[in-house]
Amino acid sequence: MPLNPSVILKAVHLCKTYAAGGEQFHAVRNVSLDIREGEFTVIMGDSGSGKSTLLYVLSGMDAPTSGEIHFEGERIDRYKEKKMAAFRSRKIGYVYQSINLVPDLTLFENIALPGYIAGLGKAETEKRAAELMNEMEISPLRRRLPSQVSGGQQQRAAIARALIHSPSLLFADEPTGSLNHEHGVAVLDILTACNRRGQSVVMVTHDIKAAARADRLILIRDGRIGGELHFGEFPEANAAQREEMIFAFVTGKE
Ligand SMILES: Nc1ncnc2c1ncn2[C@@H]1O[C@H](COP(=O)(O)OP(=O)(O)OP(=O)(O)O)[C@@H](O)[C@H]1O
Repeated sequence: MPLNPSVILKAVHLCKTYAAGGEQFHAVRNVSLDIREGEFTVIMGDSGSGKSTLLYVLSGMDAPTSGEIHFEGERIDRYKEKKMAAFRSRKIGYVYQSINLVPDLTLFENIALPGYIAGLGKAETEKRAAELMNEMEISPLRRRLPSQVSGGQQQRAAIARALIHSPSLLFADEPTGSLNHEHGVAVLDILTACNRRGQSVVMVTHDIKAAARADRLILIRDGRIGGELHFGEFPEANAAQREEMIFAFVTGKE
């Protein structure tokens, strides 16, 4: 399929149906969307509306039930498991809602691991891991296990892990959900900096202030796209006005 060159990820009529307890549940229903290079997209919606499922499917972590996913013009939803794993390890970064660091590895080892998997080599992986720990201000914690650091420090390590192979597309599922205000702002600053360096970011959030940093907001309702806001259409809006706009859009209240 010919693509507009600025589209990095294209989803066409995506559906994801779970089978649980003898019943089917349609978590993602006929979602079509484009993610453009260098764009910061946020996904909002009620709890259970299908945001995490959509992120899993878009990122290749889980297979859609039907529909197509194209990455840089190549159809990836038909990849076999091994090819998909190799694709993800090179192109995609993923910050999990539940952080998901490996409990028996130090922070440094957790961050370095995907670098080795992506084939960066030992010297490059260790250099990148040290740089990222420095950027995330967790260098003194390099030998600690995840259980020996705070939630905010774990989350920053999880972001460093997602960035080690310099993915062109970073997914983050409620990366500030479990953090206090200060740590949450620090994590958002890091994601914003990644985006300014050219990485495309797709972030699920419930936080209006976090959403106000994006270029574009996609609202998910019952597994479908319920609407979109493009902040580029409101260049004069300051942060407070954006937040008001998002509140009105998400809640349907003026
Ligand atoms: N493995 C699964 N098997 C069956 N149903 C599932 C499974 N995973 C998710 N669901 C259901 O799919 C729906 C969407 O879940 P999902 O986690 O994508 O929602 P969400 O919008 O990310 O929610 P939250 O904001 O609470 O994290 C929910 O009703 C959930 O119960």
